[in-house]
Amino acid sequence: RKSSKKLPPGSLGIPIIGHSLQLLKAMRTNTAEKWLHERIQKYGSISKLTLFGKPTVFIYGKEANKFVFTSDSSTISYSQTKSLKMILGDRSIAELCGQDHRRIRDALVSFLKPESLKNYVGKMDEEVRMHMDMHWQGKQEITVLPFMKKLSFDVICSLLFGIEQAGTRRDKLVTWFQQMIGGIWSVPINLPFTRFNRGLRASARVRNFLKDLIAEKRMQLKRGADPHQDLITCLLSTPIDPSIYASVLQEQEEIAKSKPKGELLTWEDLAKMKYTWKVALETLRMFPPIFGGFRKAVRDIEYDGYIIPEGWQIFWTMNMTHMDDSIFTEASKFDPTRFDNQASIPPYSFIAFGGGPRMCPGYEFAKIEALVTIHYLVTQFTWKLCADASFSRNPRLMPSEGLPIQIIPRK
Ligand code: HEM
Repeated sequence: RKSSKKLPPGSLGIPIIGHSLQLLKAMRTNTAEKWLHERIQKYGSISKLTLFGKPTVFIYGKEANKFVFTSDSSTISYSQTKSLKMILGDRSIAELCGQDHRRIRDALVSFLKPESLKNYVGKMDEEVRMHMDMHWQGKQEITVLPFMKKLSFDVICSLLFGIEQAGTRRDKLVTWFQQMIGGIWSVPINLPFTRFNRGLRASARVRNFLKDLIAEKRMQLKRGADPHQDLITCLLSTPIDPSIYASVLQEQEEIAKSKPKGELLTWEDLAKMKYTWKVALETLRMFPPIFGGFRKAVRDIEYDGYIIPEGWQIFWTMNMTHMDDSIFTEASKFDPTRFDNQASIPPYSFIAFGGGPRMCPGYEFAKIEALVTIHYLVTQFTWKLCADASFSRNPRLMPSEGLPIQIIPRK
């Protein structure tokens, strides 16, 4: 039986392109929240538009997040933009559902769960130290963003791909990966020199590279080998109250003092970094690296008095909830003590890592990497921003000038 409810307010705009260019421009100029806020003022908490080739319904808030993260697969499916599907391929984890998704996710989680990762803290420590020695020591000024991207990628290459040596292979992969990311929120029209086209070409190169890498790893195994908007940039660009910085430094110095000089950090050391992790979570609340995402209506859905037609995209965002004063008192104030009692934060309000069955399985990995990096950063250096800390989204969050800072080694 057809529902008597009507479509949400708003216009779909020009077919295929619709509002994509407006949203992308707003993201690039760091006015995307304002752009969405104006939509909400004009149309209310649910509205229709066209994004990246498809008719879309935009919803926001705690209830919307709950709906997105907990609805079962007979109501909505995990579906990303057409450009993402074409760049990552239709067998990527983003496109799998049901049993197939479970199987791949379980395989990832078997490596990314804390019990497995705790054996790799020392390896991450080595990568972070090597990075600081190579790129930070002896310098007076550095640009944080490219270095932090490189460090995150080096850690991933070492731990996830088993590419141990820094050099051309890692460098090539990082360039292609960035081109892929650049294309995932784009209008899916394949013309030369567009972001979408660059993303597709990079994707083909990455797949060939990974095929070769898998073949190489198989050979090594046969020979008996052993199987085996980034956060820091945002943290460094946030003007933090000196007392918050002092508390982080004190926590980290106590850990450093408790260890023989040069010894690698351990899982137990990370467990002591409680305040530092709250500072990291507060950074993720105010500057979530991911802007939002998409789902697809599997059937006609009634939501908030309107109908979301079968096949339409559902667009959800993080920032609108994270900056809601009714959920986070004085939301624009940087206050890590909000995370003192995490159970007091209402469900589906802090969603930097998503929620439900698709929640980020890389949470612990990101946590370890962030804590190890912050440890060496604050115990080895002090720093001063050299440019204003404005951001743009591409679609990932990035400081406009790459975040140049002056660094001074600590005695
Ligand atoms: C601060 C760092 C990170 C943040 C804020 C983050 C955030 C997110 C979010 C919000 C989602 C859910 C998207 C949705 O529901 O549409 C997600 C999914 C995912 N993340 Fe992360 N992530 C981070 C780091 C990582 C790392 C380090 C890895 C891997 C080592 C990772 C692997 C994944 C995977 C595989 C998924 C898809 C899960 C699925 O579809 O079942 N993430 N992430």
